[in-house]
Amino acid sequence: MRPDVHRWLRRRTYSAASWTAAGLAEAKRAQGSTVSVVLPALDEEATVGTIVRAIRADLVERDPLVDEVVVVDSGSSDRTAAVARAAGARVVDTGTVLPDHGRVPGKGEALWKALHATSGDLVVFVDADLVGFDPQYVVGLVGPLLTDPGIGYVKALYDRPLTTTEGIVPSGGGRVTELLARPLLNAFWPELSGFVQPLSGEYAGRRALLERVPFVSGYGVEFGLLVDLAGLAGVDALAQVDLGTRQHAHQSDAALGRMAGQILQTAMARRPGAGLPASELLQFLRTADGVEAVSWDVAVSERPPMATVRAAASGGR
Ligand SMILES: O=c1ccn([C@@H]2O[C@H](COP(=O)(O)OP(=O)(O)O[C@H]3O[C@H](CO)[C@@H](O)[C@H](O)[C@H]3O)[C@@H](O)[C@H]2O)c(=O)[nH]1
Ligand SMILES: O=C(O)[C@H](O)COP(=O)(O)O
Repeated sequence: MRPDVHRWLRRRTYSAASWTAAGLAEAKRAQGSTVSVVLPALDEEATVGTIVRAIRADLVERDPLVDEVVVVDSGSSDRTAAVARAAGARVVDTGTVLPDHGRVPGKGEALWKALHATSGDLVVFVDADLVGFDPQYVVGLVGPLLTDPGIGYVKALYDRPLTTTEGIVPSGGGRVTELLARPLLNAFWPELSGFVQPLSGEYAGRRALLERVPFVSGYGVEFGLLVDLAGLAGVDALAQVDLGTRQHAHQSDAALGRMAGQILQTAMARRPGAGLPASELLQFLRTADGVEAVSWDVAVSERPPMATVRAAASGGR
């Protein structure tokens, strides 16, 4: 493993259990800062209400850590907006924000417009399709930001079970992460290879930083933010926090193929220079103490066309 990645992993990987909502609410009050939680949602009536209610009960009413909970409705055709409103969220329709800029489909657009429609100094993004959501996710994500001024952006890490018709596969989730995003990141941005879940949809950042980078539309947004924020603020300003386990609604393989296509577009638009990709691939295993990085060499050899081998063997005869 690269020494810089090893150092970053030890220095910038946290556990959500390190903080309490009450402790962070006090730190936030002392700093005079504010926190917005944003849930991007497209047809999430089944889960959005439970998540909003949990955040409001624990982090608005019990411990005042969160100042606003906003659901950004990105064109739902179900009762997402009504359910979110009934649970106590402010609901913003992407079509009504910055109308002069038109409306681009996808998740990244919802996040970009949410940045305009909210005011917190810290902005926390949480997917609206989570099952078994725990408000401690939000506590963990803002923990590093409220306790270390050197940190500007925090991504979630967690185990990702895959729920199938045959049952739950404990580490089967995150298919686009494992098959595309991680290999891409390791090859072209190896300094970011310590991120256990580079595509996690739960993350928090300082508004002052988030407003200085572009937001890619669709599912390129997480990959773009990671690369662009590292470029802007440096890898040491980025951190990750262990939230335990996260379950969500899975998309079909075909839909994940389209997601992968958008991430590839995002990565290629940012690819540094034309140098050869790095050949080390870091993957992660859950251990009793947290997560352990395992390093693989994925270098390949290019064997020459057989015709040239035959020609050489026959001495050109
Ligand atoms: O046009 C859209 C599509 C999705 N969403 C919402 O965005 C969240 C995440 O979308 P989802 O389709 O559940 O993504 P995943 O299959 O979970 O994809 C993972 O990988 C993506 C690519 O990095 C991330 O955007 C996701 O947050 C991450 O969970 C959910 O609340 C959706 O309702 C929108 O608001 N608008
Ligand atoms: O983050 C990912 O890799 C994709 O969202 C796919 O996740 P899943 O395999 O858990 O559905």
